[in-house]
This record gives sequence, C-alpha cells and structure tokens, in this order.
Amino acid sequence: MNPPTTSDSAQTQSRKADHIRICLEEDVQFRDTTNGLERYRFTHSCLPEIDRNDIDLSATFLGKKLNAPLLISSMTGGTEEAGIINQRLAGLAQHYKLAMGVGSQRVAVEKPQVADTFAIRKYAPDVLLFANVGAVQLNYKYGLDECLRIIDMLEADALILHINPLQECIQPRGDVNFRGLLDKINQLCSKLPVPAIAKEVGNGISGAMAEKLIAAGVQAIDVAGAGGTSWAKVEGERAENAMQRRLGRTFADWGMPTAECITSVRAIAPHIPLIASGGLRDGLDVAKAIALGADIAGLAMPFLQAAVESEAALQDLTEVLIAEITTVLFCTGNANLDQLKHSGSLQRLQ
Ligand SMILES: NC(=O)C1=CN([C@@H]2O[C@H](COP(=O)(O)OP(=O)(O)OC[C@H]3O[C@@H](n4cnc5c(N)ncnc54)[C@H](OP(=O)(O)O)[C@@H]3O)[C@@H](O)[C@H]2O)C=CC1
Ligand SMILES: Cc1cc2nc3c(=O)[nH]c(=O)nc-3n(C[C@H](O)[C@H](O)[C@H](O)COP(=O)(O)O)c2cc1C
Ligand SMILES: C=C(C)CCOP(=O)(O)OP(=O)(O)O
Ligand SMILES: [Mg+2]
Repeated sequence: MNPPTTSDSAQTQSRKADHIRICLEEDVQFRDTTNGLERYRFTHSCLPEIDRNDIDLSATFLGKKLNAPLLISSMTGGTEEAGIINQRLAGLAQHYKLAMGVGSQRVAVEKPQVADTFAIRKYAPDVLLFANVGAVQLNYKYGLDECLRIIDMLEADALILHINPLQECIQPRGDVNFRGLLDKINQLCSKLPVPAIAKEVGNGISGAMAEKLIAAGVQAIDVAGAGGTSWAKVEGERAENAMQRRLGRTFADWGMPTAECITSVRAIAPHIPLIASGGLRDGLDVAKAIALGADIAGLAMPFLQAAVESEAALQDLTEVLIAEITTVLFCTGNANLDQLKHSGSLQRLQ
C-alpha cells in the first residue's frame, strides 16, 4: 500500500485531538434517546441470605479472567495527551484486572512514530486488551498486514473492528464506501491470529446485523448502542460547513438504545461473547445490562473524564462502579454474575 501523505496523517492526528477536546468541553451526549435501561427494575430482596463480603464479581471473557465485568471502551491514542491517557487507563486496568481497548490505530498506521502511544502492554501485562481499527478501512487499502501490525502494537488479545457509518457521514472527508464490507470482514476473520470483535460507536448493533457479522466470522459483539456519547454531535461540532452542522443536529439522537441491542442480539445468539456499551453511567446500568444478557459492560466517556483528572479519580470511579454492582447483587440475593443472569430478578416496567 502507498504510504499516506503527510497531510492525511496530520488530519487524522488532529481529529484525535479534536475528539478528546470536544468530548470533554461540549455537550455531546444523546438528549432524548436513552440507553433504555430505565425501563427495567430489579426485584428487591429483603432477605438476600448471603454475606456481601462473599460476592464474586469476576467474569471470564474470550478466555481471560477479569476481577469485575468492566471494559474501558476504545478511546484514544496518536497524540502526546492520548498517550498519557492510555498509560493511565492501562495502569488502572492492570490494578483492577479490567478489560481495555485503545482508540482507532489508523493514525499509527499512517504515522508510525505515534505507535508508542498505543503500546500499553508494558503497563498492563495481565489485561485483556483490544486493538482497534475501522472496518471501513478494509475498503481503503487496509488488509491483513495492517491488522497484524495493529494487533502487534499492543500485543492485543482481540481486534475490535469499529463500524461507524453515521459518524463517517458527518465527519469532514469521512470514509463512506461501506460496499462489500461483510465479505471483507469474512476474509479477514479467517486469517486473523486473534478473535475479531464487531463494535458500533454509539448507534447500536441489532440482532439481524449481529447475525450477519457472526456468520462472517466475528467472535464477539460490542453493541455500543445509543444513549451516551453521540458521535453525530461530536462530528457536528467539527463541522466545516452548514450541511455537516445540519446533519450533526438532525442525527444527534439517532440509534438503537443499548438495552434493545442487548436483548435483540442475545435472542439470535445465545452464546456469543457479548459486550454492552453505550451510555452506561453507573454500576446499576452495568448490572442491568448483564442481567439482560451481556457478559461484560464498557464505558467510555466516564473513564475519559476521570483519566484527564487524575489516577485517583480513575480509582474512585472504579471503586464506585464495583460497589454499585456489588450492591445490586447483594440486594437481589445473587452471589455472582452467573446467578444474576439466571435469577429472573430484572423486571421490564410497563
Ligand atoms: N440536536 C442537537 O444535538 C443540537 C445541539 N445543539 C448544541 O447546543 C449548543 C447550543 O446551541 P445553540 O444553537 O446556540 O442554541 P440553543 O441552545 O438555543 O438550541 C437551539 C435548538 O437546539 C436544541 N438543542 C439545544 N441543546 C441540545 C442538545 N443538547 N441536544 C439536542 N438538542 C438540543 C434546542 O431544543 P430545545 O429548545 O428543545 O432545548 C433548540 O431547538 C451547541 O453546542 C449546539 O451544538 C444545538 C442544536 C441542536
Ligand atoms: C474521546 C473518545 C474517542 C473515541 N474513539 C473511538 C475509537 O477510536 N474507536 C472506537 O471504536 N470507539 C471510539 N470511541 C467510542 C467509544 O468506544 C464508545 O463506543 C462510545 O463513546 C459510547 O460509549 P459512552 O456512551 O460510554 O461514551 C471513542 C469515545 C470517546 C469518548
Ligand atoms: C471516534 C470514534 C467513535 C470512532 C473512530 O473515529 P474516526 O473515524 O476518527 O477513526 P479513524 O478513521 O481514525 O479510524
Ligand atoms: Mg474513520
């Protein structure tokens, strides 16, 4: 493949800086579309018959054990600030044995000097780590070689293929040729040395789409549904003309709520490793997502906000999430996540 031009790689790199800045400074959360979990409530157990101190939050995902069912969702890399954020997040993931993803590594393929901002394995030797690239890049000259480089960069346990058609529609000079991607994903998956995970970016994966992706060889799904960070709004904030700004506004609330994605993917694939994400903001959201059928739950924005504050803020956030999930298990009388999933404790409200 021809090396990208300097201006291509400079644009990609400055987009990475924009994404962090806009997420931290602007209101880019969905407004009217929620994650859908508010439509569910746990049945309270006034006699749990367990000791809260015996509750076990561990989960196994793609063969690796986590101490809590939490994923630090794919976010960043490619700038100096992003490298510091990744290092902090990786240290947190190692300390608590959480899973972690890095942001899209396209920037490091275009500009190899920034590869070390993604090289977090040294900070997180025991962690389930996910590499990341846009599936659409398979239509823009990327193939197995680039994916292998991306995986090697962090000695990743799996490769996330992010799928973001709406975001690319609004992004200035976005990559919008999504033709024939399923076939290319299929060919790639048959040659990859690690599992591929299909992930949206906040607009959701339906059961019908998950079925196609699984048939194409992806070994896990991250629904990344609507209700949290709106990438239409983020790109709207980066608009270079009235059309892009208008699209950002019109589609600010577009997508399938995370709760609907989880139930519809679980209905067609009872055993696929399943990540819930998109608008999960506390441990109660996480516990509901797991009771609905997810194996682990990912949060992006809350970890970003804490990461730019301090390592202590990251630890505080994680301690709170763990305490909230533990409290749900205790007050529903479940000693571990497997019991929670099969307890029938979660009720859909009318
Ligand atoms: N759909 C969206 O996401 C929009 C977001 N914005 C953002 O709001 C900020 C201020 O906007 P400005 O144009 O100065 O004037 P206003 O804040 O007065 O908003 C103008 C229009 O946008 C709607 N709006 C404002 N905030 C949001 C939001 N968070 N989500 C969805 N719709 C919203 C308002 O609807 P209501 O009166 O019902 O609150 C109103 O109709 C900017 O950052 C802008 O990008 C602006 C317009 C639309
Ligand atoms: C600053 C930032 C950068 C992101 N970059 C990526 C990315 O490169 N690749 C990706 O798959 N998702 C990326 N995401 C999307 C998140 O992984 C997640 O799917 C989305 O933000 C919804 O989750 P949330 O509501 O918890 O933020 C990014 C999110 C943030 C906040
Ligand atoms: C930020 C999110 C949610 C996904 C990736 O966005 P980009 O479109 O900027 O990623 P690359 O093209 O650099 O892979
Ligand atoms: Mg892209």
